[in-house]
Parts: sequence; C-alpha cells; structure tokens
Amino acid sequence: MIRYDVADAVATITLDRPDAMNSLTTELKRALLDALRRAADDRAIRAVLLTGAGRAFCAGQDLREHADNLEAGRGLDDTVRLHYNPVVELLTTMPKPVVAAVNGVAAGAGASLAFACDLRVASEKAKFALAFTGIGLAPDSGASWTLQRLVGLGRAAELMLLGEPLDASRALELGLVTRVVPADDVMKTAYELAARLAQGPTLAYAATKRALAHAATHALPDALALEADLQDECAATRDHREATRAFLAKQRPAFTGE
Ligand SMILES: CC(C)(COP(=O)(O)OP(=O)(O)OC[C@H]1O[C@@H](n2cnc3c(N)ncnc32)[C@H](O)[C@@H]1OP(=O)(O)O)[C@@H](O)C(=O)NCCC(=O)NCCSC(=O)/C=C1/CC=CC=CO1
Repeated sequence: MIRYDVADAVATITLDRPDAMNSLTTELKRALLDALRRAADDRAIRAVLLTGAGRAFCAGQDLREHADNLEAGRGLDDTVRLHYNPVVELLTTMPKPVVAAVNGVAAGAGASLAFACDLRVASEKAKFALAFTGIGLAPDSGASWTLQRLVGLGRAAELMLLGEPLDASRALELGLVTRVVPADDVMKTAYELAARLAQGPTLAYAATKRALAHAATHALPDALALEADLQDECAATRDHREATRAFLAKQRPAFTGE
C-alpha cells in the first residue's frame, strides 16, 4: 500500500492503491504514518517526496471502508484523531522539507495531505477537490488551517463550501502549487526539487518551517523572539560556517545537514 524508496538522501513515499485512486483505508493510513516517522527519524534522509501511484494523488478517505463503518455503527471510529491528525502534524513539523508530487486528483483528505507538504509540484492533469461538504462532512486533516494560509480566507471558504474541483492552472494562479508541469515530467521535476533540498542546509530548512508555522499564529514580537532563537541555532551549525567560508572563497558550499 505504501512504497518507500531512498536515493540521494530523499525518501520517496508513494501511496500505492491505484485501483482505488489511492484512497485512504485504515491500513494505508497506518502504513503512511509509519513511513513518515521512518523518514522523519532517519538523519540520512534530508527531504521527503510524497506522491501517488497511477492516475490519482489521493482521493481521500476510502468511502467503501467508511460506508462499512457507518453500516456497522462505528461512524468515524476516531480515525481523524488517530490516523489523519498525526500524519498531518508530522508532515508539517518534520525537521526536513516535504515536497508533494501531485500527479493527479487530490480530493478530500488527499488534498489536505498535499496542502500539508511544504511545496507542491502539480501535473497539468492534477485537480484539487475539497470534497468534504459534497459528502456532508466538514474539512479535516488540517485543510481548514493550511488552505486559508495558502490562498486566503475568502478563496478557502469558496473552495470548501462549493467543493468545485480546481484544475492545475487555477491552482497555480491562486498560489496553491509551486509549479505545474506536463504529466510525464511531474515526478522528475518534483524529485529534482526534493534532491536539491536534500543537498541543502537541512537545519536551516527545519528552522524555517518552525518559524513559518509559529508566525502564523503569533504576534510580531513573539515571531521576532523565535526568529532570534532559531538564528542562534542556525549560526552554530557547520553548514552556516561552511556557507560563509565558501562565499568568501568564491566557492559553492557543500552542505551536510549538520
Ligand atoms: C474526483 C474523483 C476522485 C475521481 O473521479 P474519476 O476520475 O471520475 O474516477 P472514478 O471513476 O470516480 O474513480 C475511479 C475508481 O476509484 C474509486 N474511488 C475513487 N475515490 C474513492 C474513494 N474516496 N473511496 C473509495 N474508492 C474511490 C471509484 O469508486 C472507482 O472505482 P471503481 O472503478 O471500482 O468503481 C472521484 O472518484 C471522487 O469524487 N471520489 C470521492 C472523493 C471523496 O469524496 N473523498 C472523500 C472525502 S472525505 C475525506 O477525505 C475524509 C474523511 C475523514 C474521515 C472519515 C470519513 C470520511 O472522510
């Protein structure tokens, strides 16, 4: 259900249920969380790439499993708290960059997963569908938090209340994706981006992620205070010393992520 491949200090995590558009069963969600934990904890991994097998990125919750749960009186069975929330927390807080290669449709919680990544490279064939209200549910997996930060409150409300799919070019216009490329190039482009990040100053990227997340919910004085602390930490890294040395020597820095 999940493929986990490592090369160039990049962990590529592929949702692998193409026949069901990589929709999320309990088993897949558990496997995804395990894979993300493995990538987060492995110091040799310096960037993560998340994608889907086949023609979809992820169609959100597996509605067949969900229908069975409803039929059996189990309802949501705590899946949002136990399975979705930890995945989103890990994507947003892991101390290394996460790139989504959005190869096709990203619907419901599948869209939420893409929004929780740091950068999104989309295929021309990709679509985003905030499909929650379409099935009588409210957004989950952090979409209410991430989407409005990406596109603004007004657009987020429109996308979530109307639930109309958004194609890749509109997603680019709104700033929802970093780049749109032909379908055949999406993995290559996203991988190159992840591999470039994996060669970069990993601790500075981790500090950047912390600063951005913190600033989203704090006043300027608090943001300034955290920036000062994080800058002290970055200034003490080997990568900072190396980059400063390389600049003065008119060389390219060799970052090691330390
Ligand atoms: C827009 C679609 C994603 C893609 O449409 P299309 O390209 O026309 O492809 P389809 O023919 O519809 O689908 C191809 C096959 O995949 C199966 N499939 C697609 N989505 C799901 C799914 N979510 N669960 C199970 N199976 C799925 C589809 O049945 C086809 O299989 P068969 O050929 O065997 O029939 C479109 O498919 C679509 O709108 N999908 C549903 C999107 C959706 O509503 N997702 C759930 C949103 S809610 C959510 O994600 C989170 C939660 C949280 C926790 C618990 C409970 C619910 O939701």
